[in-house]
Amino acid sequence: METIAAERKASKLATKELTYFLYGGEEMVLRKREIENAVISDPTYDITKYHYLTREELFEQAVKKSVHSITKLMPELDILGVFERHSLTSVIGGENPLSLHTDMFMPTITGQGSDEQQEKWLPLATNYKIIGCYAQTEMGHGTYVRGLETTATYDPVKQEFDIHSPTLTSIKWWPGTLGVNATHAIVPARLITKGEDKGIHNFIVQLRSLDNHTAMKGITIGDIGPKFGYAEMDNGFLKFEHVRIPRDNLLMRFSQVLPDGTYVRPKTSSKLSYGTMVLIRAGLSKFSFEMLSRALTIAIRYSIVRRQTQNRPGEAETQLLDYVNQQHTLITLLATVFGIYFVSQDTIQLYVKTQSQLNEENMELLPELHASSSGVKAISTNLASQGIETCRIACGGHGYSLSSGFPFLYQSTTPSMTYEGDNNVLLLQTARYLIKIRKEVQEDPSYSPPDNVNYLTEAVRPRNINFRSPQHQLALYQCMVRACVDRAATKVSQGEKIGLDYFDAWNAAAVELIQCAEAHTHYVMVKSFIENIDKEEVRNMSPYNQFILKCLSDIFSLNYILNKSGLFIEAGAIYGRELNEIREVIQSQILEVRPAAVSLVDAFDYPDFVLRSVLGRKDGDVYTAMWEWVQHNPRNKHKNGVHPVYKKYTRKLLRAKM
Ligand SMILES: CC/C=C\C/C=C\C/C=C\C/C=C\C/C=C\CCCC(=O)SCCNC(=O)CCNC(=O)[C@H](O)C(C)(C)COP(=O)(O)OP(=O)(O)OC[C@H]1O[C@@H](n2cnc3c(N)ncnc32)[C@H](O)[C@@H]1OP(=O)(O)O
Ligand SMILES: Cc1cc2nc3c(=O)[nH]c(=O)nc-3n(C[C@H](O)[C@H](O)[C@H](O)COP(=O)(O)OP(=O)(O)OC[C@H]3O[C@@H](n4cnc5c(N)ncnc54)[C@H](O)[C@@H]3O)c2cc1C
Repeated sequence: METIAAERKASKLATKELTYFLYGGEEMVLRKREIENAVISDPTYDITKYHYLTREELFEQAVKKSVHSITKLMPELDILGVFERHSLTSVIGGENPLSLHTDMFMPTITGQGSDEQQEKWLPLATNYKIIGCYAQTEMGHGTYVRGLETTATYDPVKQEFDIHSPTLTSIKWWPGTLGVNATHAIVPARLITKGEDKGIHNFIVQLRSLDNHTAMKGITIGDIGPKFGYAEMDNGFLKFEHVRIPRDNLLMRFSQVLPDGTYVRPKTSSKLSYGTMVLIRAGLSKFSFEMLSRALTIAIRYSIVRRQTQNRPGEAETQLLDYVNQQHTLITLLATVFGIYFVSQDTIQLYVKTQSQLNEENMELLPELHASSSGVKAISTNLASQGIETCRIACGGHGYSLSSGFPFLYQSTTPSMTYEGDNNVLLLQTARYLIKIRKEVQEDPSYSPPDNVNYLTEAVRPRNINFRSPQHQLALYQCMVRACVDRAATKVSQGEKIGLDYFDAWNAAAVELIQCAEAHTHYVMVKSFIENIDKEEVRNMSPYNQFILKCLSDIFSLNYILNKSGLFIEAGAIYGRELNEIREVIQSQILEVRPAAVSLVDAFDYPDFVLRSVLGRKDGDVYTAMWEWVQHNPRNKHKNGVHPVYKKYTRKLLRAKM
């Protein structure tokens, strides 16, 4: 405890200033804490025995908490907007089994419903007269949305759609909130009218009775069973047997079916019906920041408190964070989490800007948003999932206990690599965009590409490189990414030249395509970091905070160059002989950050309640917390301390003659 207090005292970081910056100002931080305190002081959200609950208990408690939040806490705290709602969910912890209602069901109606449909459905949804989910994925198809099999066949006589699951593989599978709770769903299905298949459109379908919650006629519904984690979420299955819904349950903002069955196609892009996925992808980089920053808070605090090995006689054992390997592991990750933070801010801003253009029927930014949100979602969820696991390993044996908090963080984060679009698939979407822009640049010299891909017109390696110069770092990335895009594009076109069709040529280049999308997205993240710490809000910070952010930016930028040095060398951006200099710069910046490490994670401002970790306690009293935690273990609570398995099995073994 003294050690962590001493670390804080010695740190020169203006922690509060950084916290205010991260959350958008003092007012926001005070509000965040108000929400946290309301949760912490309410016994409904008690977490003392959380880690000992069974799957069913976890689920039941999570539903109870969610309903309590909606009926009591949210009105009391006047929580309305998406960000405050997420803030509340994030403090409560665990999964929110009703989250798909507000995260996907309602946004789909807002984004894709006509004005009349919004007027009809949104008040019902806002007041929880109905509970919705987003039932897109089927047993046989998740990635391939165009291949969904569920049909919605229009009947002009009754002016109804007939929703049907024609095959086993067309059964909806995975949607959250569906298994137990939802009364309604957004159902993407193939719209068939006048005998023609018009492709995937979104429909609102009632699943359960509003009187007694039994399944509606023609609907078979349930929970898909235990998963890798996510016990608190009722991911479900859903089968339709010719379920009839009114015509105006087709969401009709962009395309319509008239009463006589005439189809009116979207004026602009058919991809607008994918809008909710884009929204969540944009939000997932923020989610990745939250999850990884929690893991780092735990791992860094623990690495201050934990000592291992007496390296000089008469001295205390060494703090884990004073081992250079540990510093390298955790401080490079600390740099990464700030990288994710900045790019998440930029992605959300791009989303908001695109949305306001779309409202004016201007599609200009949509391809960039799709490509960028896909890449950023993929890279930030990859980095967060791998980073959490790295933090666990960095905490040794105690990291493996549920009480460390890491298993929960990992289980909650790792599915984000899959849901809302598998990460490889999304990177291929980013690659598709990059290849397309490259083609335009080559074919039309007057074409000016968006800023983030400007390197496709010009990418020059600076002379006399200074690895601490942000501009030089960016130039190195530009050379490298351009070479990656060129390599991928060349491979695709070579494939075509030897007679492969477009799919085979594309598929043959998939590894290079994913690599170029990954490289591009890292570049975007580095650029975002560099540009954001050059903004006025950071320039107004204390010089030391600015210095630490610059160190973190260097570490983030250079560590990727080091890890992927092959790509940079191959592109002629760096020489092998320069790698040592890069290593030295990274190492020296890590040493600069080391004294501020604990204050940096303090700046994330997570109360112990949110971390749910005996290792990550703010006061550093780790061993007391471990001892207290084990007292709740039901396995130790049998008469005379003897577990029933003794009588049932081990006694026999001990007494057996062998
Ligand atoms: C502002 C944010 C604030 C808050 C956010 C709130 C919350 C976030 C925080 C946390 C989230 C919490 C909880 C969520 C938990 C769980 C939810 C999980 C829910 C789900 O998983 S729902 C199911 C998701 N499913 C998928 O994502 C499927 C993935 N597949 C696809 O998206 C597509 O099929 C595809 C993109 C892979 C391929 O589509 P396609 O075959 O139709 O397209 P093509 O490859 O042929 O391309 C054609 C053309 O279209 C362009 N395109 C594709 N998609 C889009 C798009 N979405 N938008 C715009 N344009 C798109 C593509 O680029 C091509 O263009 P081109 O010009 O021809 O090249
Ligand atoms: C916890 C969780 C919650 C979910 N919640 C919801 C929800 O609320 N609503 C909902 O509708 N869905 C939900 N899903 C489903 C999720 O969106 C899909 O699982 C996801 O989109 C991936 O699709 P898939 O499972 O079909 O993977 P697949 O498409 O089978 O992909 C498997 C692998 O194949 C490769 N691959 C597939 N297609 C391609 C391609 N075109 N090019 C190259 N490689 C390819 C990829 O490497 C990928 O990793 C959820 C899933 C999980 C795990």
